[in-house]
Amino acid sequence: MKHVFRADGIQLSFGLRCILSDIYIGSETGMITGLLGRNGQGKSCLMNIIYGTLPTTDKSVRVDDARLLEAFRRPDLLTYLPQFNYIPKHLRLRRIFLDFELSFDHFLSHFPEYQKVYELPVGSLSGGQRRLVEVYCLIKSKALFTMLDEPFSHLSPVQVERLKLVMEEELPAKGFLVTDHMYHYLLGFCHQVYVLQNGKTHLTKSREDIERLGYLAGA
Ligand SMILES: Nc1ncnc2c1ncn2[C@@H]1O[C@H](COP(=O)(O)OP(=O)(O)OP(=O)(O)O)[C@@H](O)[C@H]1O
Repeated sequence: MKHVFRADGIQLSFGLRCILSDIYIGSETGMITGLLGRNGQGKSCLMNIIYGTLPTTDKSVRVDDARLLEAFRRPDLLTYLPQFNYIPKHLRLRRIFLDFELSFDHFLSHFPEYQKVYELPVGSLSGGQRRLVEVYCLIKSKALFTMLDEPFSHLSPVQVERLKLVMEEELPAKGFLVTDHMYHYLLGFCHQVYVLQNGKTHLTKSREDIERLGYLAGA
Protein backbone atom coordinates (compact mmCIF):
# COMPACT_ATOMS: atom_id res chain seq x y z
CA MET A 1 0.00 0.00 0.00
CA LYS A 2 1.30 3.42 -0.97
CA HIS A 3 1.62 6.15 1.69
CA VAL A 4 1.76 9.88 1.06
CA PHE A 5 3.79 12.64 2.72
CA ARG A 6 2.87 16.33 2.40
CA ALA A 7 4.42 19.44 3.96
CA ASP A 8 3.11 22.89 3.13
CA GLY A 9 1.90 26.18 4.55
CA ILE A 10 5.20 26.55 6.42
CA GLN A 11 6.29 30.01 7.48
CA LEU A 12 9.52 30.95 9.24
CA SER A 13 11.10 34.30 10.02
CA PHE A 14 13.94 35.30 12.30
CA GLY A 15 13.20 38.89 13.29
CA LEU A 16 12.48 40.77 10.07
CA ARG A 17 14.23 38.18 7.98
CA CYS A 18 11.88 35.81 6.19
CA ILE A 19 13.45 32.36 5.72
CA LEU A 20 10.53 30.18 4.57
CA SER A 21 7.33 31.49 3.03
CA ASP A 22 6.07 29.34 0.16
CA ILE A 23 6.72 25.68 0.87
CA TYR A 24 5.24 22.61 -0.72
CA ILE A 25 6.88 19.20 -0.58
CA GLY A 26 4.99 16.11 -1.64
CA SER A 27 6.33 12.58 -1.72
CA GLU A 28 5.29 8.98 -1.32
CA THR A 29 6.65 5.62 -0.28
CA GLY A 30 8.86 4.13 -2.97
CA MET A 31 10.40 7.53 -3.75
CA ILE A 32 13.63 9.34 -2.92
CA THR A 33 13.04 13.09 -2.95
CA GLY A 34 16.00 15.47 -3.08
CA LEU A 35 16.01 18.94 -1.53
CA LEU A 36 18.71 21.22 -2.89
CA GLY A 37 19.48 24.79 -1.95
CA ARG A 38 22.45 27.02 -1.44
CA ASN A 39 23.93 27.50 2.03
CA GLY A 40 21.59 29.31 4.36
CA GLN A 41 18.43 28.90 2.26
CA GLY A 42 16.69 27.11 5.14
CA LYS A 43 16.89 23.36 4.37
CA SER A 44 17.80 22.35 7.93
CA CYS A 45 15.22 24.74 9.41
CA LEU A 46 12.59 23.24 7.12
CA MET A 47 13.44 19.69 8.20
CA ASN A 48 13.38 20.72 11.86
CA ILE A 49 9.98 22.34 11.41
CA ILE A 50 8.64 19.23 9.69
CA TYR A 51 10.05 17.11 12.51
CA GLY A 52 8.53 19.41 15.14
CA THR A 53 11.81 20.41 16.79
CA LEU A 54 11.71 24.01 15.52
CA PRO A 55 8.51 25.86 16.44
CA THR A 56 6.79 28.02 13.86
CA THR A 57 3.53 29.88 13.54
CA ASP A 58 2.10 27.95 10.59
CA LYS A 59 2.63 24.52 9.15
CA SER A 60 0.83 21.54 7.74
CA VAL A 61 2.68 18.22 7.81
CA ARG A 62 0.79 15.06 6.97
CA VAL A 63 1.44 11.39 6.44
CA ASP A 64 -1.72 10.08 4.79
CA ASP A 65 -4.55 11.43 6.96
CA ALA A 66 -2.43 11.91 10.10
CA ARG A 67 -1.53 15.54 10.83
CA LEU A 68 1.89 15.77 12.48
CA LEU A 69 2.53 18.70 14.79
CA GLU A 70 5.23 16.88 16.74
CA ALA A 71 6.49 14.31 14.27
CA PHE A 72 9.31 13.32 16.63
CA ARG A 73 6.60 11.58 18.69
CA ARG A 74 5.70 9.34 15.73
CA PRO A 75 8.85 7.34 14.85
CA ASP A 76 6.56 4.88 13.07
CA LEU A 77 5.74 7.64 10.55
CA LEU A 78 8.82 9.89 10.36
CA THR A 79 12.47 9.75 11.43
CA TYR A 80 15.14 12.41 10.95
CA LEU A 81 18.91 12.39 10.59
CA PRO A 82 20.22 15.77 11.76
CA GLN A 83 23.50 17.23 10.52
CA PHE A 84 25.17 16.61 13.88
CA ASN A 85 26.12 13.29 15.52
CA TYR A 86 22.98 12.09 17.28
CA ILE A 87 24.19 8.81 18.81
CA PRO A 88 26.02 9.30 22.12
CA LYS A 89 29.66 8.45 21.59
CA HIS A 90 29.92 6.08 24.56
CA LEU A 91 27.39 3.63 23.08
CA ARG A 92 28.87 0.44 21.65
CA LEU A 93 27.79 -0.75 18.23
CA ARG A 94 26.30 -3.87 19.82
CA ARG A 95 23.94 -1.68 21.88
CA ILE A 96 23.11 0.65 18.96
CA PHE A 97 22.05 -2.21 16.69
CA LEU A 98 20.06 -3.72 19.54
CA ASP A 99 18.25 -0.43 20.24
CA PHE A 100 17.42 0.09 16.57
CA GLU A 101 16.41 -3.60 16.30
CA LEU A 102 18.77 -4.02 13.35
CA SER A 103 20.85 -6.97 12.25
CA PHE A 104 24.58 -6.33 12.54
CA ASP A 105 25.15 -9.23 10.12
CA HIS A 106 23.12 -7.44 7.49
CA PHE A 107 25.15 -4.29 8.11
CA LEU A 108 28.34 -6.34 7.70
CA SER A 109 27.06 -7.72 4.41
CA HIS A 110 27.26 -4.14 3.06
CA PHE A 111 30.17 -2.91 5.18
CA PRO A 112 32.45 -5.87 6.02
CA GLU A 113 35.17 -3.49 7.20
CA TYR A 114 33.17 -3.07 10.47
CA GLN A 115 33.77 -6.72 11.43
CA LYS A 116 36.06 -5.89 14.35
CA VAL A 117 34.27 -2.92 15.89
CA TYR A 118 31.07 -4.53 17.21
CA GLU A 119 32.15 -4.19 20.84
CA LEU A 120 33.65 -0.71 20.47
CA PRO A 121 32.02 2.60 21.46
CA VAL A 122 30.89 4.47 18.35
CA GLY A 123 32.91 7.49 19.53
CA SER A 124 36.13 5.54 19.05
CA LEU A 125 35.49 5.26 15.29
CA SER A 126 36.68 7.83 12.77
CA GLY A 127 34.28 10.69 11.95
CA GLY A 128 33.28 9.07 8.65
CA GLN A 129 32.84 5.59 10.18
CA ARG A 130 30.67 7.03 12.95
CA ARG A 131 28.54 9.01 10.52
CA LEU A 132 27.99 5.96 8.35
CA VAL A 133 26.61 3.99 11.32
CA GLU A 134 24.23 6.86 12.11
CA VAL A 135 23.06 7.18 8.51
CA TYR A 136 22.60 3.42 8.14
CA CYS A 137 20.49 3.17 11.33
CA LEU A 138 18.19 5.96 10.14
CA ILE A 139 17.86 4.55 6.62
CA LYS A 140 16.84 1.23 8.18
CA SER A 141 14.65 2.78 10.89
CA LYS A 142 11.11 1.47 10.99
CA ALA A 143 9.34 4.60 9.76
CA LEU A 144 7.28 5.18 6.63
CA PHE A 145 9.38 8.27 5.82
CA THR A 146 12.91 9.31 6.75
CA MET A 147 14.53 12.73 6.32
CA LEU A 148 18.31 12.79 5.93
CA ASP A 149 20.14 16.11 6.39
CA GLU A 150 23.55 15.92 4.69
CA PRO A 151 24.00 12.16 5.08
CA PHE A 152 26.97 11.93 2.72
CA SER A 153 29.33 14.50 4.26
CA HIS A 154 32.55 12.79 5.38
CA LEU A 155 31.72 9.58 3.48
CA SER A 156 33.71 8.09 0.61
CA PRO A 157 32.13 7.55 -2.84
CA VAL A 158 32.21 3.77 -2.21
CA GLN A 159 30.33 4.17 1.08
CA VAL A 160 27.75 6.41 -0.60
CA GLU A 161 27.23 3.84 -3.35
CA ARG A 162 26.64 1.12 -0.76
CA LEU A 163 24.25 3.30 1.26
CA LYS A 164 22.34 3.92 -1.93
CA LEU A 165 21.86 0.15 -2.23
CA VAL A 166 20.61 0.03 1.39
CA MET A 167 18.10 2.79 0.59
CA GLU A 168 16.93 0.93 -2.48
CA GLU A 169 16.35 -2.19 -0.34
CA GLU A 170 14.03 -0.13 1.87
CA LEU A 171 12.31 1.73 -0.92
CA PRO A 172 9.23 -0.19 -1.75
CA ALA A 173 7.85 0.34 1.75
CA LYS A 174 9.50 3.64 2.58
CA GLY A 175 10.12 7.18 1.30
CA PHE A 176 13.15 9.44 1.79
CA LEU A 177 13.67 13.20 1.79
CA VAL A 178 17.38 13.93 1.39
CA THR A 179 19.37 17.15 1.34
CA ASP A 180 23.08 17.18 0.60
CA HIS A 181 25.63 19.43 -1.04
CA MET A 182 26.99 16.36 -2.85
CA TYR A 183 24.34 17.18 -5.42
CA HIS A 184 25.77 14.84 -8.07
CA TYR A 185 24.92 11.91 -5.77
CA LEU A 186 21.38 13.18 -5.30
CA LEU A 187 20.79 13.85 -8.97
CA GLY A 188 22.00 10.30 -9.64
CA PHE A 189 19.34 8.55 -7.60
CA CYS A 190 16.48 10.88 -6.64
CA HIS A 191 13.11 10.32 -8.26
CA GLN A 192 12.28 14.01 -7.89
CA VAL A 193 14.21 17.10 -6.80
CA TYR A 194 13.00 20.29 -5.12
CA VAL A 195 15.14 23.41 -4.98
CA LEU A 196 14.66 25.79 -2.06
CA GLN A 197 15.31 29.36 -3.13
CA ASN A 198 14.33 32.59 -1.42
CA GLY A 199 11.90 30.86 0.91
CA LYS A 200 10.08 28.93 -1.82
CA THR A 201 10.30 25.30 -2.95
CA HIS A 202 10.41 24.58 -6.68
CA LEU A 203 9.79 21.09 -8.04
CA THR A 204 12.28 20.72 -10.87
CA LYS A 205 11.87 18.76 -14.06
CA SER A 206 15.39 18.90 -15.44
CA ARG A 207 18.99 19.80 -14.71
CA GLU A 208 18.34 23.07 -16.59
CA ASP A 209 15.59 23.92 -14.07
CA ILE A 210 18.07 23.41 -11.24
CA GLU A 211 20.63 25.62 -13.00
CA ARG A 212 18.00 28.29 -13.64
CA LEU A 213 17.22 28.32 -9.92
CA GLY A 214 20.86 29.15 -9.27
CA TYR A 215 21.81 25.96 -7.51
CA LEU A 216 24.25 24.25 -9.85
CA ALA A 217 25.98 27.36 -11.13
CA GLY A 218 29.10 27.62 -9.01
CA ALA A 219 27.92 24.86 -6.65
N1 LIG B 1 18.06 30.44 15.64
C1 LIG B 1 18.32 31.21 14.61
N2 LIG B 1 18.29 32.55 14.72
C2 LIG B 1 18.53 33.36 13.66
N3 LIG B 1 18.82 32.91 12.41
C3 LIG B 1 18.87 31.58 12.25
C4 LIG B 1 18.63 30.66 13.32
N4 LIG B 1 18.73 29.39 12.83
C5 LIG B 1 19.03 29.52 11.52
N5 LIG B 1 19.14 30.82 11.18
C6 LIG B 1 19.40 31.33 9.83
O1 LIG B 1 18.44 30.79 8.96
C7 LIG B 1 19.02 30.54 7.68
C8 LIG B 1 18.72 29.12 7.25
O2 LIG B 1 19.51 28.22 8.02
P1 LIG B 1 19.60 26.67 7.68
O3 LIG B 1 20.62 26.08 8.60
O4 LIG B 1 18.27 26.09 7.68
O5 LIG B 1 20.17 26.71 6.18
P2 LIG B 1 20.61 25.53 5.25
O6 LIG B 1 19.95 25.73 3.94
O7 LIG B 1 20.38 24.22 5.93
O8 LIG B 1 22.17 25.81 5.12
P3 LIG B 1 23.41 24.82 4.93
O9 LIG B 1 23.28 24.26 3.55
O10 LIG B 1 24.58 25.72 5.05
O11 LIG B 1 23.34 23.76 6.00
C9 LIG B 1 20.51 30.84 7.82
O12 LIG B 1 20.77 32.11 7.27
C10 LIG B 1 20.74 30.84 9.30
O13 LIG B 1 21.78 31.71 9.64
